[in-house]
Amino acid sequence: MARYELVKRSVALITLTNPPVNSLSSAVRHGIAKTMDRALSDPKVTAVVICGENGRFCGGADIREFSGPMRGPPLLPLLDSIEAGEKPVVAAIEGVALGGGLELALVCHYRIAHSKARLGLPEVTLGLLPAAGGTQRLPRLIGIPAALELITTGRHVSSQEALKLGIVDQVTEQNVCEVAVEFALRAVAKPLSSRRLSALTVPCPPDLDALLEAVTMQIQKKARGMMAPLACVQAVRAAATMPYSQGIKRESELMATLFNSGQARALQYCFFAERTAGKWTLPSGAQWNDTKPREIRSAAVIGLGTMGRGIAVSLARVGISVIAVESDKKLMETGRQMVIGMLERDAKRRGVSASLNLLKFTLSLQNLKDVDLVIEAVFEDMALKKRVFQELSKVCRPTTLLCSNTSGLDVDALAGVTDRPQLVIGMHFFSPAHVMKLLEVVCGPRSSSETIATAMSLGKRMGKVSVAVGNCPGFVGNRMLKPYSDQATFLLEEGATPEQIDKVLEDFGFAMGVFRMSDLAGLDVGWRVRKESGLTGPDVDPKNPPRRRQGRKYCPIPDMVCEQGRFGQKTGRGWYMYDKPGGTNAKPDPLIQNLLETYRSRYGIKPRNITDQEIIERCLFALANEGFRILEDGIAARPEDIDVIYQFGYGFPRHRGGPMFYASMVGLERVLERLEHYHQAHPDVSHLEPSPLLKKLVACGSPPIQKWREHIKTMHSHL
Ligand SMILES: C/C=C(\C)C(=O)SCCNC(=O)CCNC(=O)[C@H](O)C(C)(C)COP(=O)(O)OP(=O)(O)OC[C@H]1O[C@@H](n2cnc3c(N)ncnc32)[C@H](O)[C@@H]1OP(=O)(O)O
Repeated sequence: MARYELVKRSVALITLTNPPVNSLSSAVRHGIAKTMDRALSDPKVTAVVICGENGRFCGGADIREFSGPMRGPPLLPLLDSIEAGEKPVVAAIEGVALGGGLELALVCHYRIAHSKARLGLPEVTLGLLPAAGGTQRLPRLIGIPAALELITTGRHVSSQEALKLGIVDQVTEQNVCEVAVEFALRAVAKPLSSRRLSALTVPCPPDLDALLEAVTMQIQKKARGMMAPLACVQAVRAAATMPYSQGIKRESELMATLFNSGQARALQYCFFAERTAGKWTLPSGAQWNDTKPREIRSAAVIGLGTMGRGIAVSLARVGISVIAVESDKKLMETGRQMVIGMLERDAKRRGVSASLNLLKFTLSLQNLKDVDLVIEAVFEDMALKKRVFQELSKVCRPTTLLCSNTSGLDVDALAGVTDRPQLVIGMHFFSPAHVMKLLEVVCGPRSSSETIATAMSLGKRMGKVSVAVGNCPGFVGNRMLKPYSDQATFLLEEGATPEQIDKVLEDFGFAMGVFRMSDLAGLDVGWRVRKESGLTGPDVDPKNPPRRRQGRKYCPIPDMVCEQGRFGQKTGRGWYMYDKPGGTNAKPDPLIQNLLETYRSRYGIKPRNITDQEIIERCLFALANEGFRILEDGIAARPEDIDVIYQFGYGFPRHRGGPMFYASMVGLERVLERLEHYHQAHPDVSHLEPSPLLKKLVACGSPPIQKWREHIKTMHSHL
């Protein structure tokens, strides 16, 4: 796990060998301890170089080991002993030096980085802090403000930025190990005392308290409810105000509170869930690692509304040439200007030149005959989409992939109107598509494995977290949203207010509560869908009992809000009122309060006091309950996929893991018991009826989330 060689007759070269990222597993720590002892005790050795195999220095502690008992030499004393050694040690950093990997580099007396390397202390993103001395050494090296920013955000820096900050001593484009060996030979005669970071004093800014206060406030705003960034601030404060020996004790105490927290477990689960999500398997046996995706060089986007524009930008900025199609000249010109502006701003932000030459705009589908792939992003209307797919089928060459950015319509029905159903797939982007990281890749029953592999790989190329899902109304994300938002509106009937429900959900950690979110998205979209499905509007039979539709409980309050022309932020009125159309500052509206009171008295509903607990349980347990049904139906392959969709597409707080992980943390037995309780109180709300899978898991002793799959029948798989 750590290879030892003697090079240039006097330099010990220690290579970490733990693919793929040379993480500091117990075996690697053991290997470092052994090889360092050997180097320090061999009189022939005058200096040491530490590097990593396969072009990666070190990706930090082995995160998988966090869930088991601690084995092997602990990292902190091991690192302290490297720094204290009497022979110069040089870190040769290639690829990445992250977390414990950077902490290892910080105890080396010198650091040489390859020009393409990235460095950082991302522990905070795992609910932890850099507890192998990182919070104490980095401030001594680069000062409090810069260290605070890197440690509280977990941001990776390029080697050029690391050089500017003073984290590394030299950046090279050559073989970093060879450069480091030469460097080490030159360092032999030099004193080491000033190179031991733990012995340095911290350059402390005069306005330390104000700085720490400002960063704390920023964290409370941006990372609502997260413990780790605040603990990082406290650890850096210790570096600024205490000697190293005390600071390191404080670092360990803070780490101990974080390490066993539910937040750390959730964030570490998210790390692996995100990586698991790309690994799809079909019932046929075809899977992600044995299916070659097609190469996509050119694409077309149909429709230049909000979604189409974002998709065009996402494609062009990764070097794919794009033909964008609109139905009339005015819309095309508006779309052109918007796309160019978005691409230019994006390029400016990234410090690259905008790839405007990759864009073409047209009014005719006839110009699409040679593209490799088409993404349709027209209005969410099945008849319109079918017409587009029929036309594409005639125009495009037979090998062109046809994708739909539908948010919930039947992808197989679209495939059915084409001459190539195996090349049809859903690519459900989230708005705004050039910003949001989630992509649901909706596999129809006839989508070929090559088509799936191509859509997944294109998503990855566009920087998206892509999740393969099955085809059903609403797919995973929007299907689950319905029970969640239904519960919120039922709670309005019973006595809650939009601002009360939103506050509870935002305190839980959601970026936005359900009503604020629907004001942002626009209330008219759902209204139109409900009208088309016969749930509201003139087609509803007047003999239909009030507050019931299609045999189920139905809450017409959202329709009543829309009937008043309140479509959300864009109209300046929705569940809240705003200063102006397009305004974002939501204020409670007495008219909504009035509407709710009138509604309740019309139907004889006596408003009751609704607790925060009931809001959380009804909204979130109904959400997870639908997730269990989705797993049962084979629409998602794993609970991790659902959780990734909810984090990246719906603002579910990452430090809670996602709806399925949250349910597992609350305890499946408790979730079942509460759902049974609420279903008894609302027998006509089917979403509150516990799903068979939830019951089965509880009956099997509530296994950990990673084992749920073993209890899911695979015969239903839609993937
Ligand atoms: C206290 C805490 C201390 C001291 C710590 O050090 S905590 C760990 C801090 N380090 C990190 O947070 C880095 C995590 N890793 C990454 O950010 C990335 O993996 C990477 C930038 C190092 C490489 O990215 P990429 O090339 O895209 O590869 P993947 O992310 O797909 O990773 C490849 C596989 O390696 C597994 N992996 C990565 N890092 C670790 C790790 N630190 N411990 C255990 N396993 C790790 C990752 O899960 C992938 O596994 P598979 O999916 O292939 O099974």
